[in-house]
Amino acid sequence: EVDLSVVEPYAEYLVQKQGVKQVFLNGTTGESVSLSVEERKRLAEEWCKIGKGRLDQVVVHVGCPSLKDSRELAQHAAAAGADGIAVISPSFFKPSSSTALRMFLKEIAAAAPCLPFYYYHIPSMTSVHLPARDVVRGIEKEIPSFRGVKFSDQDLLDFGQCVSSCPSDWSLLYGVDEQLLGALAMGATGAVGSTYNYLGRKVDHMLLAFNKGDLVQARAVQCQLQEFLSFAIGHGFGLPMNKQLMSEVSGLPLGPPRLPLLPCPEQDVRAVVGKLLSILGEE
Ligand SMILES: CC(=O)N[C@@H]([C@@H](O)[C@H](O)[C@H](O)CO)[C@@H](O)CC(=O)C(=O)O
Repeated sequence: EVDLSVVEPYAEYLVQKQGVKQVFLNGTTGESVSLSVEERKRLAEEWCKIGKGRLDQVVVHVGCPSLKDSRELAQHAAAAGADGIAVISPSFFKPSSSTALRMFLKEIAAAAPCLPFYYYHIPSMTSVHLPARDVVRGIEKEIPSFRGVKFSDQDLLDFGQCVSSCPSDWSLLYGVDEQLLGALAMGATGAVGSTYNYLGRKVDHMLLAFNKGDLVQARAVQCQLQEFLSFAIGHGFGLPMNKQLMSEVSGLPLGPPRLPLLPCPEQDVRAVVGKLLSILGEE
């Protein structure tokens, strides 16, 4: 069950311990597609409420298979005081073309026209492999509130073409944590990822080094993150393990994943926690 009582201490942990002040809510790590519309609304309300004066931004993912549910969540996010909304492609009935997907996104954006709108591109989960560049090129003419892409894919050719075709004030948020540095070089303006729940400070060092032009230092941090993730993947890394790591590092009871996902075996989690602590100890 969703436990709203951990939201405030978790937000405090993100700010104080991870230096994270921008939250992407009800996304993949937040298991949004396993939650009911009501649960997603309660979470959005709670995060927007406790975020006031504490967080810089709460962006709420409102994508659902049902267009009507998505519109309802978009309207709700606006009323709750969210700073932006994002939407993934529906994935059971898939859009047949980028035009069809744009029509879907447009309908949702129109339900909350005052909120910045982001397309959340995550083909590994949606199995919708339409190039993001085809979805976003010129989309601001149809969706005036469009402000960027959360790009969770390894295809840096597609990402680069999003960067080169988009207006300069859009946010291009990269979501494959193990290759963020490559995306920064290609023009990413920020990052959203599951591991930043416990590696936020670490990755801040990489961003700082990259912004100073210190590629040697930035690469050293990225390599540490790669070493950690490749070890974790060898032990079954995925949403359940990530959630267990979030609980371990924050010390807060974030609970098991919802069925059909199952928690990871304890011995794998212990091994990965050990690796994580060794990486963090190297700071
Ligand atoms: C498929 C997936 O879960 N991707 C993660 C990554 O952070 C991913 O866990 C990481 O790069 C390790 O592969 C994020 O892009 C997901 C995310 O940002 C979200 O929770 O919405």
